[in-house]
Amino acid sequence: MRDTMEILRTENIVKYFGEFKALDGVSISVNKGDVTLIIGPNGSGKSTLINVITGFLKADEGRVYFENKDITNKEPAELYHYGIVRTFQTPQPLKEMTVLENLLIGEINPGESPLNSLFYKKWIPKEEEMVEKAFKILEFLKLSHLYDRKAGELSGGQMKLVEIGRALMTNPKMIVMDEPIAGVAPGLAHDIFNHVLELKAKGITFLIIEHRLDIVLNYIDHLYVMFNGQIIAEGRGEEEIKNVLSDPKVVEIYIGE
Ligand SMILES: Nc1ncnc2c1ncn2[C@@H]1O[C@H](COP(=O)(O)OP(=O)(O)OP(=O)(O)O)[C@@H](O)[C@H]1O
Repeated sequence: MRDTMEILRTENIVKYFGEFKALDGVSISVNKGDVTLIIGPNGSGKSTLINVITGFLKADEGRVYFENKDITNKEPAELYHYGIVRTFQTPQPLKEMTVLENLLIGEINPGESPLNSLFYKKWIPKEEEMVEKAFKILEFLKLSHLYDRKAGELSGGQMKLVEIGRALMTNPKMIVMDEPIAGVAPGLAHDIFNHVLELKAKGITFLIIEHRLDIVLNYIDHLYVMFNGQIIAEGRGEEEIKNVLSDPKVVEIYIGE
């Protein structure tokens, strides 16, 4: 019997780019309501793994299960129906749009890259309901006073919150984030993770890649370390995470960078 707390599981994921094996048998398990962090040096395969999990890349071998359903190689737009969403850096055209419009776009074409949503200006019929939902999310993120500002005028940290807001428009069970605090000032970076903790308290699961360990380690439940397309260490809970970080294998790859 599998742990009933498990929400996501990958089994022996293999991904090639040409001859190059970017993922070499990756198996991870993510518990419901946890904040799970994947770390590893540049090029170790972290982004490739989350792209496979969220349907932006196809696995060559292995399976991905979400709530015990096989979701291997499903399209991002389909994964939205399962409750999986990935945050994206706000692309240039969305920076020209208001904060409110950025959230509405999250709902119009859920699961896809937000840029694709620009071609689907269909929000008019459901507008009122969606705007109400968007404002609730903006209030939660403490961004409602900025609703009519162009996203591009916001600070880096506020823009990251908008990215989370777009994801929340889809009522996700799990949010996958690639470097949610990259380039964000420390104060706002902690704000972002405090929002993550509030959402976690509401039962949302997080799978995160982040390099800024000094900040992110304060907020996580579970840690995986990747190197050369493989998981080389794993720990859940404070004690195990401490052991992972002092594991000579892990120390060596960071010093070797
Ligand atoms: N589309 C692609 N085509 C060819 N090679 C790729 C492609 N995407 C990634 N790679 C290669 O696969 C390896 C893993 O890349 P990936 O981006 O997953 O690493 P990462 O751990 O996320 O690194 P970083 O921390 O720098 O983002 C790297 O060697 C990279 O050059």
